[in-house]
Amino acid sequence: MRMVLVVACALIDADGRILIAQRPEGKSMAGLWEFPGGKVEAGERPEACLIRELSEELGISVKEECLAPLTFASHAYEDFHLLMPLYVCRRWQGTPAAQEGQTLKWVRAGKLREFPMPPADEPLIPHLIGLVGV
Ligand SMILES: Nc1nc2c([nH]c(=O)n2[C@@H]2O[C@H](COP(=O)(O)OP(=O)(O)OP(=O)(O)O)[C@@H](O)[C@H]2O)c(=O)[nH]1
Repeated sequence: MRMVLVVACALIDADGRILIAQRPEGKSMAGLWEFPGGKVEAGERPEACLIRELSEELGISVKEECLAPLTFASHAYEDFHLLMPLYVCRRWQGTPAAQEGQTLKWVRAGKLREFPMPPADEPLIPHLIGLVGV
């Protein structure tokens, strides 16, 4: 099966809340909430990809040393297998603002289950609760 490498990031604010983004209409899995990030391009380092995606999607600037790996998702979708490292980041420059029509929301880790997420993301939630509490 085709393996797709996607990097994602849980931005954590000073209050311990996590940023999620709702996929806009017209995209696959529209309406679901996800962590900012995207597909790693050919020849691209995962961290560089994440810094690029955070800039494109949220308009923020992140330094590589502010990205810490937390866990990863490995999920068999019907047409591809998703391998998705999840980083956490508590420090960035600028204020996250939707650049691509997404809806953004800061939520407590313990409330993430109230937002429908892609199936690959569900096993990530306990790791975030373990990191920041409910
Ligand atoms: N960024 C992100 N992508 C995720 C998450 N969970 C998850 O299953 N994905 C999947 O990983 C892929 C990320 O693709 P992308 O964001 O770069 O590209 P896209 O939606 O424009 O592409 P697509 O329309 O081909 O899915 C999508 O298939 C998306 O559904 C997540 O938490 N964050």
